[in-house]
Amino acid sequence: MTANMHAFANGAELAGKLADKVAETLSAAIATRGSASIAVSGGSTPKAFFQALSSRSIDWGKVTVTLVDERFVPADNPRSNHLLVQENLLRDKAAAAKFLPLYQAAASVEEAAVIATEETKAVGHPFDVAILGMGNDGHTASFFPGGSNLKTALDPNTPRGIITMEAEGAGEPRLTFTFSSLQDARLLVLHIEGEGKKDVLAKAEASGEETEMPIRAMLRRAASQVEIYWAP
Ligand SMILES: O=C(O)[C@H](O)[C@@H](O)[C@H](O)[C@H](O)COP(=O)(O)O
Repeated sequence: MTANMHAFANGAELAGKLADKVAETLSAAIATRGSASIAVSGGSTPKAFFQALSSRSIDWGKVTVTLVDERFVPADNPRSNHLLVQENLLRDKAAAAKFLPLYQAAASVEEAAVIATEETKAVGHPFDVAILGMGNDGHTASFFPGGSNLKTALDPNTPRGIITMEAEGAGEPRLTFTFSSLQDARLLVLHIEGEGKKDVLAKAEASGEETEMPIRAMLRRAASQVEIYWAP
């Protein structure tokens, strides 16, 4: 499905407009189904968006927030996506939301993936909102080029849930929702900023193997249209 580009003058404008769109989508989900779900990414890009979203007046008590992916580190680790979301999104009005972590204090990352899959089973059939990021190597979620479980993660027949990923560019072992869990989100957003990321996107949109730039899986075969939010 073709992606839809939304370009903004700067990151602050993007953060506000994306927060409006996400708040509207979550509110509509609550009105229709009584609850709403959102999976968000880590990284440096989403901070301003998280802060803008946390101030939006929606019925946050009916919203479940989870992560697209996470490092296998506890929530007090500075590289934890849970910590990023705790400090920037789950505050102000959004402090009332329920948060489902992916990290589990298990003996191994594999065991943590099994527990996290169980703990998140009730949400995301599909997610109302999924916010993806993209690395300069073309990864999204923890779908890293050369990743230990990349083929399984991208396989449309791999069920919804969380699997592990290890890769050179990933640092710690990761926990990530599979492609099938994210690709049908009612609002599927790719949030990227900077000229460099625009060049990476252009490369991803050209021909080439999905495994070289895993974001291609989302751009080429997600069931939902990918809404790209970009600012210089
Ligand atoms: O937790 C993470 O690291 C994300 O899962 C990852 O996929 C991120 O969205 C991209 O790496 C972009 O990161 P930046 O926003 O820092 O460029």
